[in-house]
Amino acid sequence: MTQLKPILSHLDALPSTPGKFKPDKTSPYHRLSRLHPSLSPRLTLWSFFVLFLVILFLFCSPPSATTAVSNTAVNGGKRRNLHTAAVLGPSLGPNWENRVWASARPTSKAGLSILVTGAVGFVGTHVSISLKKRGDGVVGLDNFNSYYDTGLKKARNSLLQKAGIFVVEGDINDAALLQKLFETAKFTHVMHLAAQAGVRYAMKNPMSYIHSNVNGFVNLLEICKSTNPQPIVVWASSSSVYGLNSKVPFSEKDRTDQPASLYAATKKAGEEIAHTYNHIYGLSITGLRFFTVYGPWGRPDMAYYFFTKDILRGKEIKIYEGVDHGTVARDFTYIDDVVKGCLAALDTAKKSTGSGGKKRGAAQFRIYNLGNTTPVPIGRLVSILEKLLMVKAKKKVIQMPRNGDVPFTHANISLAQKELGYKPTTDLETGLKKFVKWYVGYYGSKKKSSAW
Ligand SMILES: O=C(O)[C@H]1O[C@H](OP(=O)(O)OP(=O)(O)OC[C@H]2O[C@@H](n3ccc(=O)[nH]c3=O)[C@H](O)[C@@H]2O)[C@H](O)[C@@H](O)[C@H]1O
Repeated sequence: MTQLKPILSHLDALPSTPGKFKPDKTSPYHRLSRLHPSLSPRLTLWSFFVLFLVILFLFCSPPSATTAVSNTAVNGGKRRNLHTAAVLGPSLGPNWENRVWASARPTSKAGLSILVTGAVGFVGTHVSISLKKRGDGVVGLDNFNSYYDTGLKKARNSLLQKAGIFVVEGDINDAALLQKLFETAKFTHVMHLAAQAGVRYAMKNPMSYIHSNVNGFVNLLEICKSTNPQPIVVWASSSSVYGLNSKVPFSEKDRTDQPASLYAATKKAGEEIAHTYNHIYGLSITGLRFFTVYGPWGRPDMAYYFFTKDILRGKEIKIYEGVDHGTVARDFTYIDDVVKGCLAALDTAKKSTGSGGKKRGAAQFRIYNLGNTTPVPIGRLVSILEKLLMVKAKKKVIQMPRNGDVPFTHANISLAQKELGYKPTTDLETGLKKFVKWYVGYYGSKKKSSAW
C-alpha cells in the first residue's frame, strides 16, 4: 500500500472540476509588464518560446494524456479526479510503467498476461494469486472502496504484493487510466471482477451499482474493443440473474428476465452489454455466474461471514425463512472451486476477432454457471458454524424481508463441466472449516475483531 500513497496524495491535490476555475486576469505577466514596461518585448519573446515548448510537449504526448480531461472516479463516496494521473503524475511515470510492465510479464513460456480488475476483492485476490503461481503475468486494478473494511483489502493487497503482483489503485470508470494501462502492457486477457457486490445494499446505495456494474463495465469494454489486438474478456456475472425463476436447478438456458434486486438487474444488464460488444466489435467474452462464493479472505457483508462474527460475540443472528415457513437455501460454492472455473474459462477462451474497434468475424460468447449443485438451508449453515466455533448461536427466525433476496439458488453445472472441465469438490462443511480457521487466525492473532 505504501507505494500507492504518493499516487493518492498527488491525485487528491488536483481540482475535481477544472471548468470551475476562473482565469486569473491579473496574471504575473500583466502585473510585471505594468510595473516594468521595458520588460515587455523580452517577456513576449520568452512567452512565445514557452508556448512553443508546451505545444511541442502536447504533440508528443500519448493520446491518453489529451483525452483525459473529464474522467472522474468515485472512491469511497469521495469524488476524486483521476484523469490527470495519466498526464502529469510522476506517480504514473517511468517507475509506474516499469512496475506494470514487470508485473504483466508471464514467467512461464506459455503464460498469459492478465489485467485483473477488482484484484483486492475476495475472488480477485484468490484468482490473481493462482494465475501468478502458474506463471501468468498479472496486474491488478482496484479502487479500494470502503463498501466494507478497507483494512481487509489492504491485507489482501499485501498478499498480492508478496506474490509479486502489482495492484494499481484506480477505478474502472477512469478511461485515461485504463488506456495508460493498456498502452503500458500488452494484456492478452482481462479478468473483470470489479463490481459493486451485495444484494441487500442495492436498496441503500442504488447508484453505486450503476456506477460500477454498468458504467464501469462499459468503460472497460470500450477500451478492450479499441485495443489492438483486442484482449479476451472473462467476467463475473451472478446467480442472482435467475431472480424469481422457479425451475430448478438453474440452467444457462433458463429465463433471466425477472431480477429480484437492482444488483441482479445490473448483472443481467452486464450480460446484455457484453453480448453487444461481442456482436459489434468481435470481442471474445465469457460471463461466469457465481453462486454465493465463500471461503478464507471472504467478504464481510456476506451472511456466513457476519454470522461467524456475531455468533462469536454472542449477538443475535436473523435466519430468514420463506413464505409459509419455507426453507431459504443457497448453493454455496467454495472459493477454490470457483478459482478453478475462472482459470479454465481463461484457458479455453478463443481469441477476439476484432482489432482497433473493427470486427473481423464472429467471436466467442459464453455464459456458465459456477455453482456447487448442492443447495444448503440457512439453518444448516448456522448449525455447521455453531459446531466449528463451539458456540451456540442466538437465533431468531424471521420471514425474509423484501430486500432483494431470493428464496433459493441451485446450479446446473453440466455445461461448465462439459466445456470447462469444471468440477467442484468442496462441500459446505469442509469449506467452512477452512474459512473458520482463517477467520480465527486473522482476527484472533491481529485483534482486529472490531473491523467487521
Ligand atoms: O450468488 C450470487 O450471485 C450472490 O451471492 C451472494 O448473495 P447471497 O446468496 O444473497 O449471499 P448472502 O448475502 O451471504 O446471503 C446468504 C443467505 O443468507 C440469508 N440471510 C442473509 C442475511 C441475514 O441476516 N439472514 C439470512 O438468513 C440470505 O437470504 C441468503 O439466503 C453475494 O453477496 C452476492 O454479491 C452475489 O454474488
